[in-house]
Amino acid sequence: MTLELTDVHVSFGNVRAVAGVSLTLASGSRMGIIGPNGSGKSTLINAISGIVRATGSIVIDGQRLRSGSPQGAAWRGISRTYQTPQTFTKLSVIENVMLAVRAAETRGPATWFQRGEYRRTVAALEFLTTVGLADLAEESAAILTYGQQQALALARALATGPKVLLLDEPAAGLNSAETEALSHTLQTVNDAGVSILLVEHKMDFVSALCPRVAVLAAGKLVADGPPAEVLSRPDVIDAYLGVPHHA
Ligand SMILES: Nc1ncnc2c1ncn2[C@@H]1O[C@H](COP(=O)(O)OP(=O)(O)OP(=O)(O)O)[C@@H](O)[C@H]1O
Repeated sequence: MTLELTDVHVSFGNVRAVAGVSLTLASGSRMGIIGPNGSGKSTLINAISGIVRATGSIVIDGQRLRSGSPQGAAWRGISRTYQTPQTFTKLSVIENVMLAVRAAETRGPATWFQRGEYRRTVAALEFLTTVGLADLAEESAAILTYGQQQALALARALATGPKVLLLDEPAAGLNSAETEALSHTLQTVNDAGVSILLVEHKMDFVSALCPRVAVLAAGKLVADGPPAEVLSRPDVIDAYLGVPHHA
């Protein structure tokens, strides 16, 4: 499932949050998006997932996405997580995932196919196993730690059966054991064929997980390549420090 962005722009009034980004996420690949605060990373993810309107084109496997349509993006196999985990704390952990399973079932051409409650439970438990929360399936989501809430949000995103998974700072606020577990989970998910595009500030995490990173600065793509190469580039260091780099 190849994702192709061509000359994508997003503006908020006079603020050009994304200013002409073109990039391709190859089918089954993992890519990180890094860059200083306010460089447009989240906005780019929001544009791909249809949360904000964009100009330019966003094409997934040859099909152009309708700008500003989260349903359209979901229908084409794009799923995402947010910086703040989106979960329902009044429901149990497994109910949270079952809702996402049900939402995926009732979307698009597979509307006729209803799994039934038992099969939906089995499916939800599988996603909870993937993210390491199976033991807490029957607990209230309200008792989860922040890291567990993020894992649950990831299980919910996976439950929609994505082809491309977008993650907005998934490792933010996680301790080192949780970060390691997340990295392992994302590798497993990617091994199963899901392409991953993630925004992240934790460089060790991105470098270990993503063979390729793209750097945004002031809404533009300033570098794109293997992490070690990109992170040693003077213009990337400048973009981060906000001052000219003198080696
Ligand atoms: N809904 C919005 N309305 C107005 N301006 C916005 C909105 N969302 C983002 N912006 C602006 O767009 C620019 C890019 O913001 P964005 O959140 O995409 O950056 P970012 O690289 O994700 O930053 P961070 O690393 O701090 O999360 C910023 O100037 C921000 O203030």
